[in-house]
Amino acid sequence: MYKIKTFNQISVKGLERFTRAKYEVGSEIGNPDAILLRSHKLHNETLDTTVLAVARAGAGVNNVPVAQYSEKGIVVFNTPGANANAVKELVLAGLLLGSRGIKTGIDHVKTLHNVTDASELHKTLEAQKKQFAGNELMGKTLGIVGLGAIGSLVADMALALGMKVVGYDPALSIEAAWRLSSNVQKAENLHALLARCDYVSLHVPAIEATHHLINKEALAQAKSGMTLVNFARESIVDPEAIVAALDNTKLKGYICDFPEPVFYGRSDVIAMPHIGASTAEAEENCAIMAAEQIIDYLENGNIKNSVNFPAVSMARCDGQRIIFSNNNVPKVLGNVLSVLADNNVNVIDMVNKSRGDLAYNILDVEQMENGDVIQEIANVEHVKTVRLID
Ligand SMILES: NC(=O)C1=CN([C@@H]2O[C@H](COP(=O)(O)OP(=O)(O)OC[C@H]3O[C@@H](n4cnc5c(N)ncnc54)[C@H](O)[C@@H]3O)[C@@H](O)[C@H]2O)C=CC1
Ligand SMILES: O=C(O)CCC(=O)C(=O)O
Repeated sequence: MYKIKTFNQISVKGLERFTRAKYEVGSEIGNPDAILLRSHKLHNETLDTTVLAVARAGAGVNNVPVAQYSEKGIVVFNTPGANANAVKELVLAGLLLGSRGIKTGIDHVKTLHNVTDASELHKTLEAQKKQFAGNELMGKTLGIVGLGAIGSLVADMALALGMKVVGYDPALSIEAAWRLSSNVQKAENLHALLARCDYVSLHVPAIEATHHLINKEALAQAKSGMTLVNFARESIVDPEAIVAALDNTKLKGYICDFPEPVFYGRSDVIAMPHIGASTAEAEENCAIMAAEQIIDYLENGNIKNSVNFPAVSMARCDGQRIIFSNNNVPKVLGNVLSVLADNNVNVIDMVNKSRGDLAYNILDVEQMENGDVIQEIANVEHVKTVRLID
């Protein structure tokens, strides 16, 4: 029986992937084999030593201490692209909220609840509505910082709205480049992008390199009257710099998914409660993808969509499967194979891949007689984790 500990509300469609015959799933489970979570922060949690994998049902893994888990050989998964459409749709709402007096207009209507005569209400609003007029998105320039799963969908959407689109992504993957419309113009650097855009939408991960990417210096380069949209993470902007840029009208508005106390009371900031991925569809997609990745790892040792381990997959043969991870240094695989040879274990098939400092191996072997082989592999220098799957 495998045990899965959950944090946060995980879509039941994903949880249903764990069959009752093989899995025990719940938020109170002790000594789990894997953890399935959304935004719960794991940095202050002491993980049971039984944990083999952590799956983030979502894109951002800034709530998971990935480097620390890599040290322990724990595989960390995310679900790339599974909630991208949900975020894209909310970015559209963000652009519209930033370009028209929608929020202020609605708020204003609410203040008129004492006006009980309908014709008086209509007359009053017709006289006042000019203060809520805005601009159209068509013909304006949208800058997109980060052209991955979400950024590329936002680009397509903006092009369909008749916007000009400029993108910046110094780490664009080949796969992401294939997805990207050729109508997206390339900015040489962030400052060049900021200088020419009416709207800028952020779609980068929260990592050290993107911490306060949008700061005082960056905002000084921005086109005057720009609207900034942030459905990525709070750490990507310096909130004090945003406030200063709004005060000096460099920024016209800031639309985000991450409220901060310094934004309270400002009509030029619209802050939502981190609901970019909060649609039934996105929650389902993420939960299903995360659950399937955990199952394939626990039952077969295959790794797909890990943020710290290489992608490794091998079809099952008859016999037994040994999986092990190790520091990516010479001789480890050779030493493990020697252990198998010394124990007369015949290898049927194998795969070895590395990513950065980590290496990962799947070995299908004929049925072993000696039960101590796994412990002998665990004792090989630089081996981090080893597991036998029957
Ligand atoms: N508001 C919400 O509920 C949600 C927020 N997000 C946030 O959005 C982020 C992006 O999500 P996806 O597009 O799915 O991820 P992704 O991994 O597909 O794309 C991220 C892109 O950012 C690029 N990038 C990295 N560093 C950069 C830099 N310094 N400058 C410009 N580009 C850079 C990468 O090369 C990559 O192409 C997530 O990491 C997460 O923080 C994601 C989903 C929901
Ligand atoms: O699970 C959520 O609601 C948050 C999603 C998110 O921020 C992400 O996928 O990075």
